[in-house]
Amino acid sequence: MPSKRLSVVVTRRLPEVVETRLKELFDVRLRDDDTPLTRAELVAAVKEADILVPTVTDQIDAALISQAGDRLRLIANYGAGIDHIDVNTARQRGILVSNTPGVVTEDTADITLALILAVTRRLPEGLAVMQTGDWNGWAPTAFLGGRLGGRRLGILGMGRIGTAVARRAQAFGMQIHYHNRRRLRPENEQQVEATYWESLDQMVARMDVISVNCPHTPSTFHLLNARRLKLLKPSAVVVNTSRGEVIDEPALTRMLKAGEIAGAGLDVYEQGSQSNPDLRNLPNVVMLPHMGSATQEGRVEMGEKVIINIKTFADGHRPPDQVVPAML
Ligand SMILES: O=CC(=O)O
Repeated sequence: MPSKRLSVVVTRRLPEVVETRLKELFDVRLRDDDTPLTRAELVAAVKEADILVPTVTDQIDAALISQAGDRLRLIANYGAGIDHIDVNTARQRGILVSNTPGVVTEDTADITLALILAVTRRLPEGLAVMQTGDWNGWAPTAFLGGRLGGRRLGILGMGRIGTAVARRAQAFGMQIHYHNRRRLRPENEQQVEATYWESLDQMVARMDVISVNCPHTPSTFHLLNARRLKLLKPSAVVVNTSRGEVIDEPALTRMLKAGEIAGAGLDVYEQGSQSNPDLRNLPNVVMLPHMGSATQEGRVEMGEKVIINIKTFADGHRPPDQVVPAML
């Protein structure tokens, strides 16, 4: 079908260059304000669109997909994670799903290291005294954190982002460990000098820092549950730049409050933006507003990927970043 006749509905404001390109290529409906569509607006969107471009803030669940019109053929997600989309139901309805992997890798790995550093080197406490003017000058015992070099980093999920985290952590002198569904090829393992743990329990019990870098799928939901979190050393730090659902957040919060682990650096939360209020006031927790992929460059590249997926589909081929249930 000629692209210009394809009706594309985008649920959120995107970088201007991306919106401009979308307008040039497709019959596109863009958002005026940057709030998520209401449920009713989403229902209307899936009824009228040939192609929906949602983001992580939209729940594209079975109930919504079952209300889609016959025209809806592709859900071209703006983002890598697709746990907000019921890929199985889409497939049953003959609707393809695509995402934007790869372009979020380095930026998310950067934020992961930023969180590891922020927690272990107590950056928020340093920032706070500077902002309040309460700094009394250098002192031998003030703001003492932990040295990254020599610390054991356990990466949970050694895909693209996990590997990019490993490369960075290696440069900081950390010892790299990982747990993954599949072990890396020996040459890839050697490149980041990583030690593989088949048992997640055993890895968790021995690490100084745990970084969650696996996607949220039915099999990773609460992978770090209360029992597993209890295995952590009291000096351990947990960092999550993946999805909140991989960690039992109330259990993590209880342990942080009780001082049973040293700290946490979180970019994602179980209830999305409704982050646990108990976490917010803890001095040993650094919280960010889901900004792992938030660079100018990355967000434009994500848009370019969305456009390539739509164009390829419009030209009668499978989108290069098609997601199928077997990948979950
Ligand atoms: O979290 C961000 C993404 O899924 O791309």
